Amino acid sequence: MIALKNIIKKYTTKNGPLTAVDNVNLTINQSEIFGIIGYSGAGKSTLIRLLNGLEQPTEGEVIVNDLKFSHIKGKELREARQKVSMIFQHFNLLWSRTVAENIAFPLEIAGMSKVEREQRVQELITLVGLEGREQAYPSQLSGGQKQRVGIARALANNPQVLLCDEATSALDPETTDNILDLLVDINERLGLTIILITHEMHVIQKICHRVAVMEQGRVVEMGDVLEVFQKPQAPITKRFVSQLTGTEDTNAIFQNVKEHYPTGKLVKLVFVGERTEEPVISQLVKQFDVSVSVVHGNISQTKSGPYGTLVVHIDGASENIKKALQFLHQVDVQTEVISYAN
Ligand SMILES: Nc1ncnc2c1ncn2[C@@H]1O[C@H](COP(=O)(O)OP(=O)(O)OP(=O)(O)O)[C@@H](O)[C@H]1O
Repeated sequence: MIALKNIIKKYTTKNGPLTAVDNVNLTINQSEIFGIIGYSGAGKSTLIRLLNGLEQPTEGEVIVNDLKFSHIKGKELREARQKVSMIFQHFNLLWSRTVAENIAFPLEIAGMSKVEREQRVQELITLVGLEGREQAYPSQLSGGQKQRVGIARALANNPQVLLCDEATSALDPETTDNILDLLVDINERLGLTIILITHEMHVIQKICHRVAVMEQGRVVEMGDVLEVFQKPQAPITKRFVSQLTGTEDTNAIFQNVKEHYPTGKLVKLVFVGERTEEPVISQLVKQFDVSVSVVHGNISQTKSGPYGTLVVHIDGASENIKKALQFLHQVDVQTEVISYAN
């Protein structure tokens, strides 16, 4: 279990003191995939450096596996830090070493014998799917393969926690998905706790169990991914969610709908889990004598199930529209009237 308690991290800059992390409280469970999302400057990297003991908080406690990282020093801290590994956006590989030699590097530092090292490297190569590439140099690898080397190297000494610092931000969408699948596989196979920081909601949606949203050093929202998607509270969270559902580009479409359909209501529906598979819209049309036109739709898979948004224009007698909205509420479809078309 990892806990950040009342963490404040201040830096002294030439423009005066700067609070990079401002009273953050987080608890991350063992074997959880926990995402921290925020725009540049939100304090994510600082938080990750506090989690691996590279930085000490100005105030508060960092607890990793029952050890107070913020209060231990020297050998004890070095040993504790070995249980926390990290992968990076730009991989941080040693360019003059082969794939196998890169993966062996932390084992050499840990003092493992050559024979044991070779066996462990082979296990790790298989785990990350790099068979046949052992003797290649990083410059001969694709971005995804480089990150696989980074992951194998990070796992070499059997850490309990893997920190991922924008680990897929330099990769194309398909490679990103492959690396995210690998992280899920490792999480499930090894029970490793994974904490990742990112500015991409897609990463959170695809693999995280829970998410914390950071803005100006503070955690402004936190919860199960599906819940946060369904009911984002903070304006910044709404922006992240709409990035993913594509609803941020729909203002022009709404305007168009308003012109073409001067009556009725424009409503955003949020479906979660099994609801995404049910014929809710056809029930609406049959039962309430309303017409429904789809303006925009999107469905995404999260770790806890599917999440869909649908923007529809509902028209008909106002009493029927009212009843239709009540029905949606009853069947647990969240609704938000975006604008009145009249
Ligand atoms: N060593 C440092 N000295 C002074 N200020 C720092 C230091 N490290 C970070 N900061 C400042 O702290 C704030 C948070 O930075 P941080 O790098 O943690 O944010 P971030 O969310 O990771 O953004 P990015 O993705 O751009 O790195 C920023 O205003 C940054 O300039």
